[in-house]
Amino acid sequence: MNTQAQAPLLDVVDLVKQFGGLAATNHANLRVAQGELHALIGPNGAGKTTLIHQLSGALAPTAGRILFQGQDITAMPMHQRVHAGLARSYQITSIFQRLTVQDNLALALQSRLGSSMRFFRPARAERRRYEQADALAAQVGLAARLQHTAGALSHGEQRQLEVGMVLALQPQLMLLDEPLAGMGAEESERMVQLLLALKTTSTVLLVEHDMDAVFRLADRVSVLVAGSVIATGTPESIRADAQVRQAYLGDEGSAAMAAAASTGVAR
Ligand SMILES: Nc1ncnc2c1ncn2[C@@H]1O[C@H](COP(=O)(O)OP(=O)(O)OP(=O)(O)O)[C@@H](O)[C@H]1O
Repeated sequence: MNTQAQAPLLDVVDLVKQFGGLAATNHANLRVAQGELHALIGPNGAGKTTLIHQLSGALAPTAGRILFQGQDITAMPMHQRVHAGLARSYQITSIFQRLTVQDNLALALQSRLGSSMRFFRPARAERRRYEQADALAAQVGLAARLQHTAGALSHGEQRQLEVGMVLALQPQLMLLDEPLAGMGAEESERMVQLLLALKTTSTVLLVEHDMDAVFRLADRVSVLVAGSVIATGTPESIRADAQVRQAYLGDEGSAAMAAAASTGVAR
């Protein structure tokens, strides 16, 4: 495949989101290539969440364009974006806490297949869907938890279930918003291993504060500061970028970035 000539899967062009006098997204440009794990990092309040909300369709931009697979999706409603192949990780609140892991995944699969409220579904189709749910559970490390209710899972396992529910949609691009948030060391490592496996088959845009994880996982990193992308490059080039290090001074990310640089944590 000629990757040089290939258009990016996602192309964010000169995006602006104004909240009154504040440009939370300030002429941001970002390109995600097919097949890569692209991390979006930035100090607190840089505008990461605001940008992700505009990509998922939760927020309408003030100006600029979002192209996905060459199509202008700037004004496309959220559910159509999911249908087009752009899916964001579910928030824990959208997991059905009282249903089992297996049923949650089966429901996510059903939403992709768009089946309606048909009560007399062919038993074979149901069985197939549950087999797929079981396979997804195994993929996200929850094979031993199939019959547990989601509410009984640990925090880390619930995040794994969220990833499984996005995977059920078979998106062209997965938006993962801080999948390591609130995790202990062991849970984080499990999620990193899950994402390392995932990146061999999926294109991912990952927003994450954990610098160690970012430098281990990302093929490329973009740095958002005050609503603008100030640098995009390999983890190595981002770690070495003086402007990026300057932007992190005074932020907790600075120490993590320095530590990652000194230990060469990138791979
Ligand atoms: N609905 C809103 N109305 C007004 N200002 C907002 C709104 N949402 C976000 N902001 C402001 O926009 C800026 C960017 O916020 P955002 O949450 O996108 O940053 P972030 O990079 O995700 O931060 P963090 O890493 O702390 O989660 C902040 O100054 C925030 O206060």
